[in-house]
Amino acid sequence: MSKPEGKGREGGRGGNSRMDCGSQTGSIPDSPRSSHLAIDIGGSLIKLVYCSRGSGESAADENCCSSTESAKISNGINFHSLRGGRLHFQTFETSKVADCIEFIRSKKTDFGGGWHLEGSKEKNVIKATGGGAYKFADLFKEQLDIVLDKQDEMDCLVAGANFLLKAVHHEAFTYRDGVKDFVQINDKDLFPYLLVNIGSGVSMIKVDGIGKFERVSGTSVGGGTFLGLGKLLTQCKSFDELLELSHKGNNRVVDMLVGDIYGGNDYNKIGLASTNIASSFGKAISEDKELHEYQPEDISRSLLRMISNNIGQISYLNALRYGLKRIFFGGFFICGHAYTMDTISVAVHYWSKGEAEALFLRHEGFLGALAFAWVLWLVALASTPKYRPHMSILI
Ligand SMILES: Nc1ncnc2c1ncn2[C@@H]1O[C@H](COP(=O)(O)OP(=O)(O)O)[C@@H](O)[C@H]1O
Ligand SMILES: CC(C)(COP(=O)(O)O)[C@@H](O)C(=O)NCCC(=O)O
Repeated sequence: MSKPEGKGREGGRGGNSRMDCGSQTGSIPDSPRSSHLAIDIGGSLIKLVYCSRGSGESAADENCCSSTESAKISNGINFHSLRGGRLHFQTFETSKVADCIEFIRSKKTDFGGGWHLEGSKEKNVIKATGGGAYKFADLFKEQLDIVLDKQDEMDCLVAGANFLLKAVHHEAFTYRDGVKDFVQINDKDLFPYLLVNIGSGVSMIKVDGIGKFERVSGTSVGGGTFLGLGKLLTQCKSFDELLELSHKGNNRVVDMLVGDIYGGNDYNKIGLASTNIASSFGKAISEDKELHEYQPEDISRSLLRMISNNIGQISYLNALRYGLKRIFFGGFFICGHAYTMDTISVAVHYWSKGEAEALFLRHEGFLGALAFAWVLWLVALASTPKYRPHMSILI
């Protein structure tokens, strides 16, 4: 599967700072009216989810996401009960929080009316998760007179994943050798599972039920590491640029293979083929080459593979630790990228000897923000009584 075309990149006031993962970024519609917003402010990206009222079936509504893929994503959710409203997704780089604030300011009158927090004196309150809900609380108050109603990040990740897996058709899929297979999860057979969120860093959470979970592990080698190291090593300026480079690269130029150590032979006794990577970036030890003598494409490819493989392996070890067969991967690092998903899948398959499998989520990067989706829907639907009967699916 190739990376979706980023038609959605042009939409919205936050367009300049938005991530360029076209599959996730929807443009901001002028119509229907927007209302009700939730925010997840992570180490790398700010994720906004907001709900607009209006017919989910109209052609105008279809245009609310300028990328085809985004439209499909929204439809996935729309399909389930929300015929009176629609969810929209928007991202900004966290380092450009000012753009996000400007965007919210530009929509503030549209968002009005649904922000009052029950039992609170404050008028403008939005649900917020991620570390930035703490870091930027004062900034939001000063600039927008908005109070961030802070919600725990792990609670939100799990709530978002459970919501998606229970309420959204065609949410989870396997990915092997370029083939995406949607898996319909039986509602009664969802738990337990391991949720691996690959954001700036990585959290691994054993989920036993609705609101029942434990963060069992994590690693600081995650999406931030890929982007940070990648920028340093290749001079790339953006995540998309780095991913693009990786398409054209050959990791074997940089990685030390088993065959490099064993004179072209396999190491059969411990099951290693000559083509297996023995040491990521290991070729750089012995070759008397400067950084600029390596192709950035090869470095990017090797880095992506190293990080994805490592996360796949640690995830499986944690699944093994708790006897979990299913591992769901989320977080914006994945970004629907074929090589990333393939590498993670292969790692899980390889280390589990085919016993466990990696599953990916279509709304991978929005788990935290989507924890509030049902709240957004309920608020939006409250003014649309004829849709109330559909709401039970969300609870
Ligand atoms: N446009 C982008 N800008 C920055 N990072 C991106 C972008 N698209 C994808 N990423 C990747 O996603 C990671 C952030 O994932 P995310 O789930 O949003 O985590 P966080 O909550 O820590 O921001 C980045 O570290 C990077 O690897
Ligand atoms: C601290 C975090 C929960 C923050 O979440 P993020 O913004 O990376 O999505 C995450 O970066 C993390 O789990 N890091 C790994 C820390 C560790 O377990 O060593």
